[in-house]
Amino acid sequence: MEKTECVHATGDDPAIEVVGLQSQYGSRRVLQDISFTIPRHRVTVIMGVSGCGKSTLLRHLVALKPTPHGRILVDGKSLAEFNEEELYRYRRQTGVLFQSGALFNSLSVAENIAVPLRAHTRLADETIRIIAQIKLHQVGLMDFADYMPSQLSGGMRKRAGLARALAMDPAILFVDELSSGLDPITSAGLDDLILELRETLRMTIIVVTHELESAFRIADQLIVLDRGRLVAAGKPEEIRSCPDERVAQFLSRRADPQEEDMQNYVNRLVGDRRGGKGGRR
Ligand SMILES: Nc1ncnc2c1ncn2[C@@H]1O[C@H](COP(=O)(O)OP(=O)(O)OP(=O)(O)O)[C@@H](O)[C@H]1O
Repeated sequence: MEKTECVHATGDDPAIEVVGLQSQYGSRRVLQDISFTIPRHRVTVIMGVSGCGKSTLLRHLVALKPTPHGRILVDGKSLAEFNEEELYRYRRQTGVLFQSGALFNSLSVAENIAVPLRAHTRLADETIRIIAQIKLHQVGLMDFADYMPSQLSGGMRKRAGLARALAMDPAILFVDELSSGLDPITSAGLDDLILELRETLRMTIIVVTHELESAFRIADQLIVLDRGRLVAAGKPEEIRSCPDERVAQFLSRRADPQEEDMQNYVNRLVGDRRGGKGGRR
């Protein structure tokens, strides 16, 4: 790992340990020598500018991308060595809220929550309906069971996605971009919800974000990535006082156009031409 003074061990009971992780797409390496620990019953926030590798790291953690270089240890055992049944159990005990919320638009909110319950359990319809109501209550959407996703605001869609991620009572919750694109009040409401889940359900929560305010509000531990490398890890106050120039630059939001990730730059250009997601608004 590149030398940095800002990697602090948590000292807590580790739920997941990442050791020397490298990742690439084809021949292009996007993560390099990443090592850190995710403590149990805490909120860990992975942050960094767009294109630094946050979502890729998340894909490894949820076992959607294999890890041929380095190790991810879950309760001390390497994810790469999990047999089919262990992998199935790991997936059952983890909930994932993807960036888009990933709701099925043709299903009502309650039916969306029922999807994992129908796929992984043999519960009766009435029980599934009650569980969906409980999950909606947990995320503050109890009156919206019969709404369609298109009838919900952005923040409500995130809450509905969260309710679905909670359907199977996961011990570990992964959230990709909790509040991106939401107004500050909606975003703060979601932050409070994450903290409530940690307190009431004692969940281990991993949030990927580039929203600084949200990151510092919810994190017990912050992981800062820069161009595929881990440049800092520690409690919010440890990150704030980190002297590393890359961390200071990220925290002060100074753009570094010379160093912008070339692939992202090209993606944005293509997006601009197509008037797509990457285009300027
Ligand atoms: N499926 C893919 N194939 C090839 N390259 C990819 C793929 N997904 C991501 N990348 C590249 O890997 C790098 C890291 O991307 P990643 O999505 O992990 O970053 P990120 O920090 O999550 O970005 P953002 O905040 O914009 O979502 C980027 O340069 C990106 O262009």
